[in-house]
Amino acid sequence: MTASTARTALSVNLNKVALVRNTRHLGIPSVTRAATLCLQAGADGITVHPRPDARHMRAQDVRDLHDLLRAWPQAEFNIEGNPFHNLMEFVTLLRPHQCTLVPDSEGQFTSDHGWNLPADTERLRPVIAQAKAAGVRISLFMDPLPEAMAHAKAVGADRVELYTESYASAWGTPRQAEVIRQFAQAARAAQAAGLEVNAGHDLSRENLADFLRGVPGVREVSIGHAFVSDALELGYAATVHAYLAEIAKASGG
Ligand SMILES: CC(=O)[C@@H](O)[C@H](O)COP(=O)(O)O
Ligand SMILES: NCC(=O)COP(=O)(O)O
Repeated sequence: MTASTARTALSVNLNKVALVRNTRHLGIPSVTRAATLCLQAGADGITVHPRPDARHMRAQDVRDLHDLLRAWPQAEFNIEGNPFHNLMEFVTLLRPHQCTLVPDSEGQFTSDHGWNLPADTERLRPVIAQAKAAGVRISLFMDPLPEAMAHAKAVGADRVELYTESYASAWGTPRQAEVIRQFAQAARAAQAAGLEVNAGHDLSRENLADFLRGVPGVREVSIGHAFVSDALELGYAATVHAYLAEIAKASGG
């Protein structure tokens, strides 16, 4: 399965596997073993977010996963992070398929907002140009604001990743329909501007299919926290199968 396939790609974020591993000096659970099992089960890619405080993914993990993914030519490696912290070292050294630029502060609890466009345009322009020159696809982590999408295109992004926490927290409540309309509008604005659309944050086996039904044309979802939580119960392979089944369900499969 390649990134050009029509169905939404599943990129498994393995941050939380590293988080558990880091509580001992034993190397278990292994992030490369987790990646191998997920890819063998049909995941389309692996996502990591090596934060500056290395609370979960460490630089060596990113290098190890990069090496591992060479044996999986159809799988995509997505590295997330702030280009004004540690991300650009990985861009220039490893040239992953995709980098998702996220405006997190150092030590931030978890990502909680997208870029502020057009205000952030001038500082983003050179780092995006540098990544593109290295052949790396750039996705900008964005709140679902239709009016910001043309600015994301203008600054050189290839994709936007819609920050889905507000959808996840509205899912199953009376606000769900209104919030999904907001995401659909943002996605349409991005697509009209010539961008492809990814999505992520707090997506889960429960809320994924409704999101994809409501927001057509999503190229990739990156899912970590809920995925790893499910994998603790089901195992990696069954969890990949379960998420792929939700993706298929959303497209009528
Ligand atoms: C950009 C994004 O939404 C995810 O990468 C999220 O930030 C996961 O990071 P943590 O696993 O550190 O919460
Ligand atoms: N880009 C979002 C991501 O990789 C995973 O976010 P989450 O599923 O851990 O919330």
